[in-house]
Amino acid sequence: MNGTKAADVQVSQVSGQVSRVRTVSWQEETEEDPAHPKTPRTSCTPGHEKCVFHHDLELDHKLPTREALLPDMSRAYRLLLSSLGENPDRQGLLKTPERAAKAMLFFTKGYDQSIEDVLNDAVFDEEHDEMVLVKDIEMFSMCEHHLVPFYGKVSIAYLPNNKILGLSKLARIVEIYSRRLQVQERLTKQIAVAVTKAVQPAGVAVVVEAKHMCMVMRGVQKVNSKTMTSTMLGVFRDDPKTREEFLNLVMNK
Ligand SMILES: Nc1nc2c(ncn2[C@@H]2O[C@H](COP(=O)(O)OP(=O)(O)OP(=O)(O)O)[C@@H](O)[C@H]2O)c(=O)[nH]1
Repeated sequence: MNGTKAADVQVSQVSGQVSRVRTVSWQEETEEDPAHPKTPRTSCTPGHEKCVFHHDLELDHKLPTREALLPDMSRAYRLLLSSLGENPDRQGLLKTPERAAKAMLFFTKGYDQSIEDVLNDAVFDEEHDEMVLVKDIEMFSMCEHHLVPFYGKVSIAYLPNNKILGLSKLARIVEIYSRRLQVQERLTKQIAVAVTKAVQPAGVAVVVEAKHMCMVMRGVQKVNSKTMTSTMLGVFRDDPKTREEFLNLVMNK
């Protein structure tokens, strides 16, 4: 940048001409508006250590839209093809960088979603205090260590506390957290915490069973291995009978 903020430039709607309205260099400004920090934030910036995404130009600390990421990602995939010794200009590969970028955006679309987005007020008052279980919810995620898929199924149970959740929302919560770069343990816990936040139940139990392609297609190449993880909260953690009932229901095919 040459010291001029993008917001300082206006385009006339009538003539289409660009005119400079106000020119302020970074150095001239003294007070920092928290919504428009003067220097980019990174994961090293105090208070932003846990942020999931940072970008060099992220001066307003907003995620770039998914589409805005496509050109950079396509360039990166093109470089990858060249690095593999391929010719990215041969006919079959011409559109591959863009296709791959779009696919990766889809695999990670959970970064764009929040629980509030997907719940859509589907929380209902109901005096039901028996276990609600949705099992075998398909899940596709990406191993954050090797960027290859892991996939499997998720079973979620909760014991309502005068509130129930629209059933499809349990599967939508799985989508939010699985469509990111993940490890299975964190995914399992994030799902349980999200259900807790949504309906404040007496307890939540989540079991994830998955096959990791990083252990199948490469590495130790154990084709039949499966990884099971669980998170038990509230009564599912404290009461062995409730936990046993859940596990029996989940394990019985
Ligand atoms: N705990 C956990 N580990 C995972 C998950 N996905 C992949 N991993 C593991 O991450 C580890 C990375 O280990 P490294 O030794 O750094 O990487 P590597 O040389 O590719 O390891 P190998 O897979 O053993 O060849 C491997 O043991 C993977 O199996 C996950 O969801 N949870």
